[in-house]
Amino acid sequence: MSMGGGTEKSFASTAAGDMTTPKEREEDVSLAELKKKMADFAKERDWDQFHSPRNLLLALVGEVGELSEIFQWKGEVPKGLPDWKKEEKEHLGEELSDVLLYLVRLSDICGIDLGKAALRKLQVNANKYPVNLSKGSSKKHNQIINNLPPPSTTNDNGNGSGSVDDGV
Ligand SMILES: Nc1ccn([C@H]2C[C@H](O)[C@@H](COP(=O)(O)OP(=O)(O)OP(=O)(O)O)O2)c(=O)n1
Repeated sequence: MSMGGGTEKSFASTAAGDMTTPKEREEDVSLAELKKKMADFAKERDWDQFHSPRNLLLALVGEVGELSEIFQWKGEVPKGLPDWKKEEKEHLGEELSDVLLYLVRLSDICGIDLGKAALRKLQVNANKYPVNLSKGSSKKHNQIINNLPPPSTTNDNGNGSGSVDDGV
């Protein structure tokens, strides 16, 4: 398991392109850039042969396990992780990155536009969890219908508002 601390990183320029440190970057990192860098990284090493959908999925799951280990046995921790050491946060960033990079690569290899798919899924989620039915509630979408106020005995137009169809 990678233990962070930054000592193993070189950030040297490679044929894969610009590897400037995050501190030198002002603009947001795009999924397209990560996809390209992962593709270049694999190609340079002749690793396309290993980056099959199944292998990438297993690698992704393995990294999710490493990410989980960081939180294992700690109990609940406050948001922002105020008490964590710099090295611990760097390690967390590394494991989160491994998950993201394998997810981006897996999506690419499967021919899925991850950004577009995620935007579409956000819309599906919004349709499944209408604000008026789910605000302040963590209920699953198939349970939130119970959040509807009891039907009014007067002025009930019966228009069925509150449908939780995903509508896509
Ligand atoms: N066949 C591979 C091997 C590695 N990587 C890249 C993607 C991940 O970001 C990272 C994973 O590297 P390691 O398998 O060395 O895993 P860790 O970085 O977690 O190191 P360790 O397992 O020693 O903790 O390297 C890759 O794309 N394809």
